[in-house]
Amino acid sequence: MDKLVIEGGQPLSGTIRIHGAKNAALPILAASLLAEGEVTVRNVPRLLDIDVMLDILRNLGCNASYGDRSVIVDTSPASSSHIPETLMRQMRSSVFLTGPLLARFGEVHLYQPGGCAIGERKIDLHLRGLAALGADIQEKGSRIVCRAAQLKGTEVILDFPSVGATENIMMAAVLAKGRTTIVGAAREPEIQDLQAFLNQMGAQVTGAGTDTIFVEGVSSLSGCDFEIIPDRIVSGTVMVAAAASRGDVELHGVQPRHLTSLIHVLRRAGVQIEVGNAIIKISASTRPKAVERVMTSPYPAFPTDLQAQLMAFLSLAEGVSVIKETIFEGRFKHVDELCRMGADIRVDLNTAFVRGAPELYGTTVEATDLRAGAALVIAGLAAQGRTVVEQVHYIDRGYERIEDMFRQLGGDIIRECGQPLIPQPAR
Ligand SMILES: CC(=O)N[C@H]1[C@@H](OP(=O)(O)OP(=O)(O)OC[C@H]2O[C@@H](n3ccc(=O)[nH]c3=O)[C@H](O)[C@@H]2O)O[C@H](CO)[C@@H](O)[C@@H]1O
Ligand SMILES: C=C(OP(=O)(O)O)C(=O)O
Repeated sequence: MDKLVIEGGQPLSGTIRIHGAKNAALPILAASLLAEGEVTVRNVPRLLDIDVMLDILRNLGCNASYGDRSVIVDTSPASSSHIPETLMRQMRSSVFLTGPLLARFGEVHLYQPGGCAIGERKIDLHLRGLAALGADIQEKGSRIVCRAAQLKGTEVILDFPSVGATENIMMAAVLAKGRTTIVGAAREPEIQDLQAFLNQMGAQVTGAGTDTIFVEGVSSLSGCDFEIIPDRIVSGTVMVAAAASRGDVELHGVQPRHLTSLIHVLRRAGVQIEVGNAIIKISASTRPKAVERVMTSPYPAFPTDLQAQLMAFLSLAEGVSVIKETIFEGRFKHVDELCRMGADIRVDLNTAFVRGAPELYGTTVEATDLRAGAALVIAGLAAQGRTVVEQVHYIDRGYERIEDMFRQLGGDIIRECGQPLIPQPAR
C-alpha cells in the first residue's frame, strides 16, 4: 500500500486552486438517477469515493464516465435497484442511492453502508424519513429492502440535523406526490448545492441553508449540466497546513463564507487571514496561540471534518487548547499518532486537551481515517525531520493526490507506491 514521505520544516507558499467538493459531488451523482436522460456534473474531484459511486451507478445499469474533471451519467438504461453489498460497504455515501432508487423504481435493496470508522453512524434517520414518505422498510441483519409504489409528501421531523438524512429525504421527496417539509434539516453548503442541482433538473425545492426545507413533488425530472462548489474541507486543510508550516498561501476558487468558523478560530490563534472574492490569503510567521474552546457542531459551527487538522496545528501552539468533538464519538484516533510525533494531548471522553509543544518530530504514523490522515500530513509538513504516513488510501478518499497539492506549495512530500489494494490478475 502507498505511503507518503514528508521532509518537514518547509513553510508552504504560493497559490493554489481548490478542487470540487466530495461531499457535494457524491449526493449529486446519486441524485442524477432521478433524471431520465444525460446529466453532466462539472468540477468533480478524482477521488476513490467518486470512483466507487461511478461503479455503483454502472452496476445499476447507467453509463457513467469521467473525463476532463466532468462526469457524464446517462441514467436512461438504469435497470436495477439492487446495490451490491461489496460496493455498499466501500463508503458511507453509498446510502445516498436509497432515496433516488426508491423514487425512481419504487424499491431499493441495500446493506448497511461502510466507510471510515469514526463512530457508529447509524442510518435510522434516513430510514425513518423514507418511512414517513410512505416507504415500507424491512431490515434483516445488514440487508434492507425499502418499497413504495408512490411516495407521498408529508412533514418529516429530524431529531438531529443529519446531513445525509436531509439529502436522502430531499432526493426521495422530489418525485413524491404533494409537498414535503423537512423540519430540523441540516444547513451545510452541500445541501444548498444539492437543492440547486435538483432544481436545475426541474425539481421544486426551497429552504436549503435553513433548518426547514420544502419540496413540492413533480412528476419527472430531466438531465442537466451542473458545476459543483469548491471543497470547503480541502480549502480548510490547506489553510491549516499553511498556518502550521508558518507559510504564506493564497487559495483561489474558494467560497470564504463556507469557512467562517475556521477563519475565526485561526485568527484567534494569531494567523493572518485576508478574505476576497473567491480568494483567501493566509500567512503565519510565529508560534500559534492556544485556542481555549473549539467545539465541533453542525454547520455553520466548526466542522468535525476539520477537527483533526486543527488539532495537528494546535499541537504546536503556546498554551493549552481544548477541542470538543460532538458529532462522531470515534473521531480522536489521530491523537495517539500525533503524540507519537511529540504532541502532548490528553483525551477525556469527547474532549481533547492539547498542550502545545514547541516542535513536532517526524516518525512513521498511520492514517486511521480520511481526516486523521490529513492531520498527520499537516503535522509532517510542520515537523522536524522525516514523517512517513501509512494507509494513504484513506486520504485518497477525499483529497486528489494530496502530495501534488502540497508539493505545488513547496512542501517536500512524495508518494511511495506499494502493492495495489486489490491484487491485479497476472497478465
Ligand atoms: C458524504 C458526506 O456528506 N459526509 C459528511 C456527512 O456525513 P453524514 O451525512 O454521515 O453525517 P450526519 O450528519 O448524518 O451524522 C451526524 C451524526 O448523526 C448520527 N446519525 C446520522 C444519521 C442517522 O441516520 N443516524 C444517526 O445517528 C451520526 O452517527 C453522527 O453522529 O456529514 C458529516 C457531519 O458534518 C461529515 O463529517 C461527513 O463528511
Ligand atoms: C467523514 C467523511 O466522509 P464520509 O461521510 O463520506 O465518510 C469526511 O469527508 O470527513
